[in-house]
Amino acid sequence: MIPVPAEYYAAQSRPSWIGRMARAAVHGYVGWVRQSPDTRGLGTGLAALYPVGHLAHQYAADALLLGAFAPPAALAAWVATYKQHESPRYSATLAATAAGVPVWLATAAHTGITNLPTLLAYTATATATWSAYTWSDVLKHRRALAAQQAQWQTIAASTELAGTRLVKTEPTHVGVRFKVDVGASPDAPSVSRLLSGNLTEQIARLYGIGTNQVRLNGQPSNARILWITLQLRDPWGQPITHPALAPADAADTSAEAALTAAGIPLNPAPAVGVPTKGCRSILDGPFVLGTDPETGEDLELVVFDEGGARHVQIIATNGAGKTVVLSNIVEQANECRDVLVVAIDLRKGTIPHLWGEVLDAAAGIGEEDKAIQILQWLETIAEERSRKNGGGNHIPSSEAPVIILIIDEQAKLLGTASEVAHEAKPIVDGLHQAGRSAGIVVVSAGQRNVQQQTGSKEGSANAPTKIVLRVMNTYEMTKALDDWMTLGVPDMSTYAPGVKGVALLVKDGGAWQAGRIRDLSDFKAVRHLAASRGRPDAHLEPDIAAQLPGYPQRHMVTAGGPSASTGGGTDPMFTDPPTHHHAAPPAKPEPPSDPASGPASGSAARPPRGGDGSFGIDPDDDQAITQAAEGLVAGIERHLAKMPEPAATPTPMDDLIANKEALDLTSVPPAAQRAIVEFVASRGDQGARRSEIIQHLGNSTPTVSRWLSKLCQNQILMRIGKGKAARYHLADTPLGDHKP
Ligand SMILES: Nc1ncnc2c1ncn2[C@@H]1O[C@H](COP(=O)(O)OP(=O)(O)OP(=O)(O)O)[C@@H](O)[C@H]1O
Repeated sequence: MIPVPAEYYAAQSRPSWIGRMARAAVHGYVGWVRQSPDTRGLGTGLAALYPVGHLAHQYAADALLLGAFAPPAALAAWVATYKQHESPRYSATLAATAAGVPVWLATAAHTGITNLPTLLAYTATATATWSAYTWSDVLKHRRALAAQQAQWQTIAASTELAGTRLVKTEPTHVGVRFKVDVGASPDAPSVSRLLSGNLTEQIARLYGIGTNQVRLNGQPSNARILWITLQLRDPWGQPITHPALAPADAADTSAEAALTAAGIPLNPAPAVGVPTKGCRSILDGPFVLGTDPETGEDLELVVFDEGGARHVQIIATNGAGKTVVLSNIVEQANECRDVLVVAIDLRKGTIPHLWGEVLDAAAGIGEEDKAIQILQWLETIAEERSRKNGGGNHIPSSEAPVIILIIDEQAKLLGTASEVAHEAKPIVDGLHQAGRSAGIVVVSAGQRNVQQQTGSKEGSANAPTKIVLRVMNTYEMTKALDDWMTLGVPDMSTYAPGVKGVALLVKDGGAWQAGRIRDLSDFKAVRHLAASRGRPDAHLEPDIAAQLPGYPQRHMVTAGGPSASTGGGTDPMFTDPPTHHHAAPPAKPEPPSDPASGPASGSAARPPRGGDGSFGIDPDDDQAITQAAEGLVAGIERHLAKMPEPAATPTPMDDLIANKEALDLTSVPPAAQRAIVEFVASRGDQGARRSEIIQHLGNSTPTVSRWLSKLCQNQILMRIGKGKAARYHLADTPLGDHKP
């Protein structure tokens, strides 16, 4: 035996540098695949199958026999996966992949793999398989679950929850909730021990949030279950987006963002449908005005139910969000097919301005007459409905709607300093009393609940719902709601400090909710919304409407033009009461343009709406709609006929620029200016033609034309009309204000 030095064995057992590198590479590759076995493992398998095909070819395997394995392989893959995942897409992908293996081996056995068509076909099929699997829904769910479990594992490993089992994860409005089974292992602590320990602090530290953002609860029905609720989003951080202004899927993005940032995957939120005008009845449920950000519950306001109308009183300090609350009420009312809204705001006219199209009538700044007229209408409606119903509760429909009267800045209408309080107060008091059964809701808003502002105690006494927004101090809170401490409601002078649009809703019997009103503070967006909603679908009972002075003409549309009335101010539909000094008489309907159509088809003969001849156009009456459209077209054509003919040939742009430059450089000699102004002034209202001025001055046509243009540019003269028929008049501004 030849002795072998120990160094020899050592050298033999030490792998060469190539072997070491290969081992390191394999080790690295396996680690890389293990990080994502689903996708990287499948990719590796598909790549390895290609050379395996070569073995099948090399050893001349029976292609037919190999192919025969495809159906059972597919069936096995389907059965094994479908029960677990219940995803046809995922199972179909796996079944196709499983069937593909024998099919591939059979093909490779037959054709060999060293030819281009086989290589290309295999590459394409493998890529398609990999993509289908990677994008299948189960894989996505599996990844989400894995992330969730990982998240939970971190919590469990770093707190006393080791050995417990996560049962489920639920996203909440502001965070996430874990349901944990603590009885899963004998070593795990009991629920009562966890509740009395410092688990809250441990979790809060782990997430970097306050301990008040972590809540632990047991489950009375099961002593093994612990609920852990994490509030990851500041509930007051963002305004509550109004669904009518927000994109449908943007409703809860902030909550989702917070959860995603915290590594907690969410199921996609269901799409939120944006409701529109007339999509519901007022009896279908309460209005939603906002949200309690801490619970995600809706802030609900009932203004009408089987018990009748429920008046509302809103108290808020200056700038606390009254207008936004009222806008929310108008918007919700407009969703109801059986509600009409009228609004009075004599101080700022904001609601009449914002919701003009949607309101049935409105009175804004300086429109005291209109306000009193509206109140008198409502008084008559209440009387007539009470007469009809014999005191029973009004049943709303689109032909007999609930009417919501909004009075903003009530001090200006009802307060001791109001010029019209002596007329308005008795009517509003009466509406507070009779409106409940007559289907008339009074929503009044003011800054303080004191009689100087509200006019009387009737409103407060008869309003079962109080909405208190931000108030100045605790004294004002007590004025707004004297029993607020007994009710246990928050003090709205200190509630959610610094947050805009907070509200407390106290209902009949003391039930209350607090939270934040949906944000409708973007006036431009609200105007746009109101314009897109347009007139409400409901209309007053025709026989009652006919008794309201000035009301029947309000929505009259005739063949002569779009509206028979031309009331100004904030309510374009409004005809001033006949007593008003500038009341315009209703326009006379024009005879039908087509004599053959006979009197029955003319607007004079056909009542414009509902067959009662009172108001509006019945949307189902095609003939009336055609008539009104023809009237509009005729009006536009008449207007166009008065316009001057356009020039036969267009003026080149270069000429226009040259004229503009020449005009900028022009100056009118003072003597010429004086002569022109005196001449034009001498012509009075009639004005002077260019030819007459040229003749009067005796200068050349181009020179005088330039001077006239310059004087118009300097706003000393103004030109009315075009072409040769144009006339020059003195501008309204005094001559001495202008420099030629
Ligand atoms: N729900 C809300 N969400 C977000 N911001 C709001 C909300 N409500 C009010 N605001 C903010 O407060 C401002 C004032 O609101 P608003 O005009 O409704 O108050 P107001 O009580 O009607 O005012 P005033 O007393 O002057 O009549 C708004 O411009 C808006 O910036």
